[in-house]
Amino acid sequence: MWKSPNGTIRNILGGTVFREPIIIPKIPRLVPHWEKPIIIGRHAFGDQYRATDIKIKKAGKLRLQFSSDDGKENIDLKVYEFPKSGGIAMAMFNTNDSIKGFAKASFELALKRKLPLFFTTKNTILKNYDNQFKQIFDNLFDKEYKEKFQALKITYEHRLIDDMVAQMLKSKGGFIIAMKNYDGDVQSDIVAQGFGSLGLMTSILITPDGKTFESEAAHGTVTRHFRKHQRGEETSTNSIASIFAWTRAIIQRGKLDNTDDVIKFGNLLEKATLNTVQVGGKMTKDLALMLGKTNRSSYVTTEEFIDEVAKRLQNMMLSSNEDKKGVCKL
Ligand SMILES: NC(=O)C1=CN([C@@H]2O[C@H](COP(=O)(O)OP(=O)(O)OC[C@H]3O[C@@H](n4cnc5c(N)ncnc54)[C@H](OP(=O)(O)O)[C@@H]3O)[C@@H](O)[C@H]2O)C=CC1
Ligand SMILES: O=C(O)CCC(=O)C(=O)O
Ligand SMILES: [Mn+2]
Repeated sequence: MWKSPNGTIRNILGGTVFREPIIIPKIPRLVPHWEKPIIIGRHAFGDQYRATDIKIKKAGKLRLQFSSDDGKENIDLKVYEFPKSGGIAMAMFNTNDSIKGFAKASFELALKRKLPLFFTTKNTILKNYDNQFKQIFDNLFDKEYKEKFQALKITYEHRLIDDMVAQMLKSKGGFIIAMKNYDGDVQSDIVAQGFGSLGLMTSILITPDGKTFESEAAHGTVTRHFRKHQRGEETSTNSIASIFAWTRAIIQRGKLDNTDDVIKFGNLLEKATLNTVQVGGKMTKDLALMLGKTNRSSYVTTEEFIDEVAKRLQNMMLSSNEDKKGVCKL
């Protein structure tokens, strides 16, 4: 099987993926008491996404070896003795530099958004691997961020992942959770669905040097819907997160180039998209279901939704409103 293209790009870039729900007031949440956003900061390097995994087909010993480049350190650990029936095995890694970058990006976002930050691991089980993540976060916090957090009256806390997911579910929201790569992958879908739909979750990667920015939808290629489309059947797939992937990238481009019109266009397209649902009442099936509506007239097709957004955008661009002047020129 081919390796994931997005996973590959993220691993080359490194950095942290921040996933945040797009909130549309009209759409009720599956978790109704989530009043404020929950942002998932997902480490975008290593662990399962760069692991070497194998199938073991015979009885034998699995070992973990490390030889330092200077030849002074050789580690050779017995991992497991497999029976005849075999099994599976995996080796994964991370680097101190990447974890530091992840910690820094998470602390910086908490300061920028003035939101409390949690960091989750399972360091009670992985006393070297996960505890290294925790140590790096704790050390950087004590050295560089403690006072800045105190000044803004926000907090940083490490939590065990299982405790945190339960706390998250009963909370009102309004915080950031920094998570290891796989945990963030899984939890961001839970958060997206809890806020209404997988089609309502942005995903932005920022590299540790802050220079490279990658914008995508948090959901995947929605294969089940695509197969229906290939069979010539109607689909009603939510394009909002994909539109926001473009708008966030357009806005970033505008910021880099100091082109105000480009930034305005990105913001206007976001507004047109949200108003298509909030004001126009046009939505795809996933959102109609959240409103308890199942009849065919309550939702539009994938293509119809895009057409509705385009119509609304055009009207907004043509309107004479002063703060839309810049975008009319585009
Ligand atoms: N950001 C990334 O790079 C990601 C990439 N992927 C990749 O995408 C491919 C497909 O993965 P899959 O497991 O199907 O995950 P998807 O997120 O693509 O879809 C899973 C299900 O979630 C619902 N869903 C997701 N997005 C939307 C949307 N925009 N509108 C409406 N419903 C939506 C659909 O549910 P229902 O069928 O009930 O309508 C869909 O079948 C895989 O190759 C995977 O590796 C997966 C996740 C993220
Ligand atoms: O790397 C992949 O394709 C999996 C990605 C994924 O599920 C995600 O980014 O949420
Ligand atoms: Mn995922």
